[in-house]
Amino acid sequence: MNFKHKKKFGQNFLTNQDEVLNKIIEVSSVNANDSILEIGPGEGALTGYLLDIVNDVICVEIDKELEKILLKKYNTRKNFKLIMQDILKVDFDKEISKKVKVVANIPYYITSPIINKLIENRKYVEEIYIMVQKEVAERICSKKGKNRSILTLSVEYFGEAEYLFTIPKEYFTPVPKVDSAFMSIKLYKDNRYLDRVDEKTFFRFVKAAFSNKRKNIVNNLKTLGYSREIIEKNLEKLYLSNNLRAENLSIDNFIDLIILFKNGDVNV
Ligand SMILES: C[S@@+](CC[C@H](N)C(=O)[O-])C[C@H]1O[C@@H](n2cnc3c(N)ncnc32)[C@H](O)[C@@H]1O
Repeated sequence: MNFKHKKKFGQNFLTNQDEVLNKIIEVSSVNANDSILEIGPGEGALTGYLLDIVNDVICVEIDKELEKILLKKYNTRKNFKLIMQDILKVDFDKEISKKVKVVANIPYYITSPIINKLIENRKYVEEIYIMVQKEVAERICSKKGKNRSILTLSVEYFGEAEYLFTIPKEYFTPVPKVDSAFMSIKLYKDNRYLDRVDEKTFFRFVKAAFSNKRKNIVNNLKTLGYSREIIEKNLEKLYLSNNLRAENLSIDNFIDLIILFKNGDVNV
């Protein structure tokens, strides 16, 4: 079959890549009881592996041209469900409405919106195993230093991210410009950070802290209207140096710091 890959849909497929597909199945600890949500099945390379193992696979694909190919391959499989829609428009209450594990080689051009959508629907999404651009995985999963960004913190607020393995670009058809990585996000079952600092306050603070990556945390937090003295006093209470940049702070440092500002004499 001569399928013409569409760049606008981020179509780089893992066709005939048993080694990578087996590894995805292994590290995602896919088991018979799982319900899987696969975003962007493409021609169904990963889908076939999933269907052989799990209870059910819900696939969401945007490209109408792939519908026929997917139905021809898997329509007779009782555990296969195909939703032809933009994943960003899927109403999880209506279309998913059960606990799912996400296992997918997602379209990279909407990596952050997809992660946000899954986090928003976390009452249905238990664990996320996704392939993304290598640099993006490095940023999201970074525990320390320069790679840390607002994106890192916005995932850490809801769950724990882990870099699993690298997939060189040559494994894909057509070959893209960048290497890929497979990573996981295990969403917290409790609201460990949300219960301590609400979402709006957390992001306001984190955005300010990263507003100028070359500046230290004191200068960046001043943009929220705090005086240097108050910022330095609160950092000192947490044994954090004034010279630190936002990238040097852990999520726990951020949460503690925000609480100090909230409970101090300044309102956040
Ligand atoms: C990187 S390819 C992966 C294909 C397949 N999983 C594989 O590994 O061979 C991304 C897939 O996502 C689909 N896609 C792109 N944008 C989408 C969207 N907004 N909603 C759902 N699927 C989308 C593409 O058509 C394509 O099939």
